[in-house]
Order: sequence, then C-alpha cells, then structure tokens
Amino acid sequence: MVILDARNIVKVYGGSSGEGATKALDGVSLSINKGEFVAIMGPSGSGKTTLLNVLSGIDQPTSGEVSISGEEISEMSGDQLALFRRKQLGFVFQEFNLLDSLTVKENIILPMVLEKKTAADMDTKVHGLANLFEIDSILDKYPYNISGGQQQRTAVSRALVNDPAMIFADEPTGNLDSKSSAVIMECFEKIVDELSTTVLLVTHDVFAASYCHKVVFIKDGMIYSSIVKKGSRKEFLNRIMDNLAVLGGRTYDI
Ligand SMILES: Nc1ncnc2c1ncn2[C@@H]1O[C@H](COP(=O)(O)OP(=O)(O)OP(=O)(O)O)[C@@H](O)[C@H]1O
Repeated sequence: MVILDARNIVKVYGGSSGEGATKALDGVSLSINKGEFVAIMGPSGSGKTTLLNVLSGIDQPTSGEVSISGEEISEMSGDQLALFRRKQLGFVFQEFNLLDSLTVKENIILPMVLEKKTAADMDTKVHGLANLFEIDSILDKYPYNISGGQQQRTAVSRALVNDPAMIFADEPTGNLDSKSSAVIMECFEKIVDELSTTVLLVTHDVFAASYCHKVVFIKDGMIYSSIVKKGSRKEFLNRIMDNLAVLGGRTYDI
C-alpha cells in the first residue's frame, strides 16, 4: 500500500526564476509503501533536506503534489498542515530537539498532551516505548544528564508516541558516535519490523543507510538512481559505496 506519493516536485528558492533563484528540486517523483525503510543520499547541496522538508509538509513545493495516507498535503493551508503533521507524522532531527526543562518522560508524552490523551494512555504508551528502546531507567532524568544516544532514543520515542503514519528523520545519526549510531539504527529497524512504521531518512552516513531497505540517490535536485537491499547489511553497504562513487560529490561518512 502506497503511503507517500510525490509527483513531479519542483522547489525553487528565492523566487520562481531569474537571478538569485536556486532550483533545489527539479521534478522529483517518489512513492513509498507502508512499512518501507528508505534513505535518501546524495552530495552536499543536492537537495536532500529540501526534499525531506517538502515531503513532510515542513516546506511547500513550488510545483508538484505530495500525498500522505491519501491526503493531498500540497493543497493544505498552513494551519491544516500543522495539524496534519502533529497527528500523522513523527520527526527526528540531528540536534535531538528535546526540551531541557522537561524530563525524558515529559518530553516523550508532550505530543500526547497536545492531543489531550488520557493519563492512563500516556503512561501505557511511554512505558511501552521506553521498554522497546531500553530507556526505562532514565525516564525521570533531564536531557542534559543523559548521553547523546539516549537523547536520540528519547526523540525517536517522542516521534512515535501518537502512532504516526510515517517518521521523517534528517541526519538522525549526525551527532552520534558509531556505537550510538548503531543503536539508533537498530531502533528504527525495530519500529519498522515490530510496529510496521514507515521511515524516511536523509543521511550522509553509509553505515546508517545500510540498515534501510532501500536507498534513493539524488543529484542536482533529481533522482539519479535507487537500490534495494538484497543479502546482508555488509553487502548492501558496499553497494551503497559503489553507487556514491558513481554519484561523485563530497566524501561520505563511513
Ligand atoms: N532557504 C534556502 N534559501 C535559498 N537556497 C536554499 C535554501 N535552502 C537550501 N538552499 C539551496 O538549495 C540547494 C539544496 O539544499 P539542501 O539543503 O536541500 O541540500 P542537501 O543535499 O540537504 O545538502 P547538505 O548535504 O549539505 O545538507 C542548495 O543549493 C542550497 O544552497
């Protein structure tokens, strides 16, 4: 079942044409099925973050359509989009974006508070996620007293708490060491395998991308190629590196 469908997306920054305009996306079409785990890779400046932002409704395309769960988000007003994002989507960022004045538990349940869920629902949910991601013992701590990897697992729990149709992640391992990156990617694997969540992430990190089912490569704002995992993660990692070598551009994190 297709969960995200993007058709002919164009994004121009700084006016639709003329001097000073940058065409960041140039006719991108992409479909993602429920339960897929997809990475977007490409050289610096190729349009990865722009694509993630347009697909997730953070930013509007200059032209083209995006639908998620059958709803055309490109036609929604700002308020409708904000509500749709809050109810249907989960976000994970490189910087974790946790609130320092709230405990881990409070950070996780914040989106449920906004949705006016019951205290019992919040409790059940937070303990289920904390158990899944092994952060039970730090629920009463504050973000500045836990490790980067624990902060990111808190952020992933928060992204999941309202059962989103899809999770979007921008460089989720960008601030983590290799061990914590592996733990976070295993968390994403768990939510795809055990909760059938759909995950789309942008990454420079070949190791992180090798956990995904599929990698889409973009260059100059266009889809260049895509590969699907067959065989082991190590074999997939080697194929990703081969494709990046063909793509050119900056050095990638391995
Ligand atoms: N707000 C903006 N205003 C103007 N141009 C922008 C803006 N954001 C991005 N761009 C330009 O659009 C193009 C694509 O940028 P984008 O950030 O999507 O690339 P990226 O592949 O995510 O890069 P990186 O890997 O370096 O983060 C680049 O040429 C960039 O300079």
